[in-house]
Order: sequence, then structure tokens, then C-alpha cells
Amino acid sequence: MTTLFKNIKELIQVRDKQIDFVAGAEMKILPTIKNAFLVVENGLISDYGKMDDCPNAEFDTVVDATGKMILPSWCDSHTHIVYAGNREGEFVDRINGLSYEDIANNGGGILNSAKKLQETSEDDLYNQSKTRLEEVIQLGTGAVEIKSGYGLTADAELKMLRVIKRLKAAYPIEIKATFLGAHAVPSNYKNNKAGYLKMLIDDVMPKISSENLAEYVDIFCEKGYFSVEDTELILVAGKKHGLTPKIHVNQFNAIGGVQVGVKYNALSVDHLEIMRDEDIAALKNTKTMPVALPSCSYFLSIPYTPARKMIDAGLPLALATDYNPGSTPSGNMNFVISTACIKMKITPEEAINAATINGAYAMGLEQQVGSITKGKLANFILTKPINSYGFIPYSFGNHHIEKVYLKGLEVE
Ligand SMILES: N=CN[C@@H](CCC(=O)O)C(=O)O
Ligand SMILES: [Zn+2]
Repeated sequence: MTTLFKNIKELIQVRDKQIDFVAGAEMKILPTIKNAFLVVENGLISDYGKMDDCPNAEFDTVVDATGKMILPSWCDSHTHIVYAGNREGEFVDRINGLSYEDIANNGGGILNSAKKLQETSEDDLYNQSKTRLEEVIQLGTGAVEIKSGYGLTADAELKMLRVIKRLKAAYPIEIKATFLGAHAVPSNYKNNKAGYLKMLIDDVMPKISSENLAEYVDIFCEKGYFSVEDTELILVAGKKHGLTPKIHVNQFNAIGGVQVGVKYNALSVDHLEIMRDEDIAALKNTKTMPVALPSCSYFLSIPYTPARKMIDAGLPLALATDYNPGSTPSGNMNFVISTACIKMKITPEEAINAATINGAYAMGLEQQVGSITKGKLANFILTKPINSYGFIPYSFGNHHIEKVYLKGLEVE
């Protein structure tokens, strides 16, 4: 099965050589080819170049992309899209003056979602979650990480992970799964956090390994949730079960989570709304990707990750949605890149790098997706006619996607 895309106004994020990620000043460079062609063979990118060099061969399908651009699908490395119900009530409570913290202290927040999820059957949870997955695919996402963490019992955490496994099998999008049992301390362990962590380690992790339910382990390292010591415990246990760390840190307070992530070679440290100079310094010259979640800052009216300062300090940056019912009920990566440009003062080139190749790295998929590179999956966005790629973040709240392709096939 071969497809030729011809007369592409601009082919974006073209990387002839496989790279892991871009950092610092390199993030301002977004390689493109104007007036380009792209060939897809059996789901993979097999060739591309200038139209002058377009192969004169027979193809099963030819798509004329005159006036349109092609860019790699968004790589959303941090989501919680498997959840039950929603938290619209808390949205109104916040409008009326309660803080995210007040709501959590009143038994709402993550515990509210956990109660709903525990009462929801696996099939129902699958059906609710697949709707969101289909929605983000239409919005241009071609690779996504999904976390557990709204179960908070052994059974409900495993139920979430099994739903993610079913989604992996049923959809052509690339999916990575993360075990986030340590998302909050459930009420029945209110005065026994150590017992809860022991249960996650002794009862849940072995089942995750034996059923191959996750690639990553996460924990909410934050005042009132889990400490740096709890984080070390979970990361060490996770590693024993083959789970690489990707952790929630520095959302409301900087308590040393970045340092513990770096110490245990976390693939990513995510949120980072509160960053001290020492946290930025700790990430320098490491393999740990800092991930910013601007839609969360927008929705909760909390500070934005100081992305400009971090990139200027030489760090890489990835952007993700954090799609979840409490802090970010949106999985729109187009909005994420706009918000990153507008609020974090990063350029369209930096934002697109952060949402493609760096996002791919933050979920261990940099060999498969995130750039137009021969041999990578043909997961990309065909835009509507637009004048420049900068129009995508500029035109905030809209998207300019005409079609999305996963493994070379148009998603209907
Ligand atoms: N901060 C921790 N976890 C989620 C939100 C949890 C919730 O409110 O449901 C996040 O990444 O924002
Ligand atoms: Zn999150």
C-alpha cells in the first residue's frame, strides 16, 4: 500500500537523522521543506523531498496537498483520559471562590473521581474513555500516554490499566500506560499512607508486571499528597517491576521532586509550575525531559511553567495536555501550543518541537513518531490551507486540521 502526498506547501519537522530531543537554542529551529512531496509505504514514511525530485512512479493513492501543510501528529505525553463521569460541580465551586486545595480537603478532587470510577464497570469505563481518545485523535494527536490513578484500590487501578490495554489493542494511535496508584491517599488509608504504598507495591505492581499493564510509574510528589521519601519508595519498587519513572512534581510547591526524579533517571518530570533555580539546574545535562501542562495552569489559574527561563537555561521542554476531569478537562494539543506561545513566551518553532519530537521522547516513542523521518510511523496532520505554520498557535482556540493520518491511513 503506497500513498504519495504531492504539492505540500510546507512539510514541517523534517529530520533526516533520528534524534532523541531538542534542547535550549536548538528548540528555535524547526526544519521544513517548502513545496514538498511525502511517500508512505505500508504505514511508514518511506521518502520525502522537494517536488522537483518527486518520484515518477505508480502509487495506490495520490493526495494533492496544494496550499496545505503536513506536520507530525501531536505527541501528548501526559494524560489521564481514562476516568468516569466528570467534575463539573467542582468547576462551579471554584468559580464561586473555593480553591483546588479547598475542594480536595473537603473530600472532592481526585477522591471524588476515584469514587465514581470504583462504581463504574470496566466496559462502561472503556466506552467513556474511548470517546475521549477518538476526540483527541481528531484534534491531531497521534501518540498518547495514559495514566491510572483514579482507582485508588487494587481492583480499580487494575481496571483502569486493563482499559488502557484494550484501547491500545483497538486503536491505531500509539499508547503508553503509566501506573499512578500514588495519586492521592484514599480515605480508608487516611491515617496509614505507608500501608497504602505497601499495598500498591506488594499487591498491584506484581500484577502489572505479570499482565504487562504499564511501561511507566508515576506519583504525585506534592505537599498533602506524597513526600520525596514516598516518591523514592515508589520509584525504587517500580524499577524492580520494570517501570520507568515519569512523575508529577512542583505543581504547587517545590519540595525536591525534580531532584528525586533526576536521581532515579525519570524519563520526565511533569507540571513544574513552581521552579526554583536549583530545580532548573538539577535538570541540566540529564536525560529527564521537563514537561509543561499549560492547559492545567489556564484552567486552575495557577502559574505557568517558566518555560522561557528553562529553555534559555539550555533545557529541553515537552508540552502535553494533562487531560483529566479535575484540573484540565481538555485534550486539545492545538490549544496547548497556542497557550504555551501566548503565556509562556515561547515561539511557534519551540512549541511545535515541544509538542512533537520532545513529547515523543517523554513517552519513549522518539524512534517511532514525532518527526518526518524515513522509517517512522506515518502519523501526521494534513492542515487546511494556511499561510504559515505560525498560524496554528496564533489562531488560538481553533484548529486548522483537514485530515489526520495514523499509520498512513486517513482517520474517518
Ligand atoms: N495533579 C495531579 N493530578 C492531576 C489532576 C488530578 C485531579 O484533580 O483530578 C493533574 O496532573 O493535574
Ligand atoms: Zn497529571
